[in-house]
Amino acid sequence: MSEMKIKAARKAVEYVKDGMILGLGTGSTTKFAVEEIGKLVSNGYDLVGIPTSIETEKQARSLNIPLTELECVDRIDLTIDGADEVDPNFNLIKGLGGALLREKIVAYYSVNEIIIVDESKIVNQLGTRVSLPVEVTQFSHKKTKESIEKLGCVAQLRGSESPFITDNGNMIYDCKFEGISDPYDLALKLNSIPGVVENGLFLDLASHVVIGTKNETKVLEKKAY
Ligand SMILES: O=C[C@H](O)[C@H](O)[C@H](O)COP(=O)(O)O
Repeated sequence: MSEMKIKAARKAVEYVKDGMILGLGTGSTTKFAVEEIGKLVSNGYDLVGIPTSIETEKQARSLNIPLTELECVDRIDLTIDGADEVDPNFNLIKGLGGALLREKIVAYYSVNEIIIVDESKIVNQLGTRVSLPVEVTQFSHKKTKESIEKLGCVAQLRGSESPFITDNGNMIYDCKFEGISDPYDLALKLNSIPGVVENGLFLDLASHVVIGTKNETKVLEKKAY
């Protein structure tokens, strides 16, 4: 499995050019990409990163990758990030690592968003392999849960002994839908519930998907319409 992730990460980093501002995603796949970006910096590339989590920030600092904040740049040239599910329209579920909010903000401001996954993440319909992470405020989270469940899912608070708290001080409900037939409609409905901060549906944000398989690394590029 790691081998497939490494292959996908290395292929994505081939898109990094000297002088770029990079969004640095989060997760076990992206970790390999950040490692490769660190090597480019050691080799003299002038790169600046914007991390999507405290975990990635720590890794980037340990590799001496120069960092900045989103407010300090006009655009992000390229973000490399992982995903938990990828559908045939390049729509995604993200957030099993808890970083969905910052990841979505960074993706929104990125000219290109390359998603790196192993083949197990490819699905025909979102919501069939994993639950959908939804970040909510701590205040009144049980009420928020009730409203989320009215949309047709079972919502489970993340964290066994104590609740998982995100880098932004919020909680996450993992919402099990039996497949998501209209992700656009669901994303709108979720984000209109007070208390929902963001949901893990990443719609029309990925420009490329790099899939590591046992035998090869496939690069899919979304065509502009
Ligand atoms: O919050 C976490 C992110 O969305 C990750 O990019 C996603 O969960 C994929 O992580 P991994 O590469 O570890 O499977």
